[in-house]
Amino acid sequence: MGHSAAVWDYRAATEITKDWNGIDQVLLRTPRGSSARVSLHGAQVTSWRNEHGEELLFTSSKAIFKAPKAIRGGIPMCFPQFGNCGSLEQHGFARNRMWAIDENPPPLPGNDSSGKSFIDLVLKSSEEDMKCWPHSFEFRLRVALAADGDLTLISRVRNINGKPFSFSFAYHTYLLVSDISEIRIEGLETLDYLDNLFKKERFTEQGDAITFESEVDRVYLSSPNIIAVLDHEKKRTFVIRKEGLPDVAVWNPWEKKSKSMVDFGDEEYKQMLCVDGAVIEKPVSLKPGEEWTGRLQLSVVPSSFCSDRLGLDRSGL
Ligand SMILES: O=P(O)(O)OC[C@H]1O[C@H](O)[C@H](O)[C@@H](O)[C@@H]1O
Repeated sequence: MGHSAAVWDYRAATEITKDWNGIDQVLLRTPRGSSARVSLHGAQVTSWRNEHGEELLFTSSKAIFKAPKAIRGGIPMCFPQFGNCGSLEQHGFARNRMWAIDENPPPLPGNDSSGKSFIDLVLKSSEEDMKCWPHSFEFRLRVALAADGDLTLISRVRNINGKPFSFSFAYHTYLLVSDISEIRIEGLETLDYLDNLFKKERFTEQGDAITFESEVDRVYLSSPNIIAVLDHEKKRTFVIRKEGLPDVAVWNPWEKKSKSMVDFGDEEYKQMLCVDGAVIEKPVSLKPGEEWTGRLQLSVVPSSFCSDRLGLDRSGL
C-alpha cells in the first residue's frame, strides 16, 4: 500500500463507517493491508481479512441484518450466558445490545498496543437488562489488529455491584473454511467434553485430532491455551491462543440443523466451523469491585508452520 510501518498512522487507520443498519462500525487497517470490522451493535467482529484482502471469518449469505438480532457469522459475544444453560435468552444479551466507543479506557496491564490498530468498546448494564440479570457490570472490549494481521480481542468484565455475580462467556468465532470434511482441530484430543447433542453429558475425546463427519455441538473442558484448526485444502492453519478462557466450544450444525435455521444456507455448514474460546463449565464469579479478563488471539499461518513450532502437545500422537 506504499506505507511503511514506521510512518503508518494507526489512529488514522481506524475509521468509523456505518453498518447495514446505519449503526456505527469501526474499520481497523494495517500497513500491509489486513483489516477488521467491528460493529457497535453487539461489539460483533463482522470481518477479518488478511493482507490479500481474503475474508477469514464466515458470514452466512442468509444472515439477517436487522438489529437487535446478532448476525449469523463473524464473532458474536456470548455474555453473561453461553447457550441456554441459564434463565436468559440464548447466549445472553450482550450480542444484541448497542455498545459505545470507550474513549478513555482504564489501562490494560501488560498489553502493548503500539504497532496495532485498535478500538475500545464498552457495555454497561442498562435498567432493562437489570430486570432479567440484576447485576451492575462494566464490560470493556478491546479489538486490536497487529501489523502481521493477528486479531486480538480482550474482554474485561468488572463487578460494580454490591454483591457477587457469576457469568459464562464465549467468543463465538465463525471460522471460514474451505470444506468442513478437510478440517481438523489439534489441541483438544483426550480432553473431556460436554455434548449438547446428548443433554450435556460428559464424554472423553478419544484418539487423534478432531475431524468432522456429522453435527458437532460440544464444550471441551480445561483445554490448553493454544488450539490449531488446520484447513488441509487451503494449506493454512488458524491458530487460536487464549488466556482466561479454559473451555472451547466447537459447533458445526451439519445438514439437518442447517436447514432448520432461517438465517443460514442449507449447504453453508461446509464452509464454517465455530471454535470458541469460552468459560462455560465453571462460570466466572466476581466479588464487588473484582474484574475478569479473557483474551483471544487469532492468527493464520501456512499449515507447514505447524505443529511443533506452535508448541502444541503432540504426546501420544
Ligand atoms: O443460533 P445461535 O443462538 O447463534 O446459536 C448457535 C449455536 O451456538 C453454540 O455453538 C451452541 O452450542 C449451539 O447449540 C447453537 O446452535
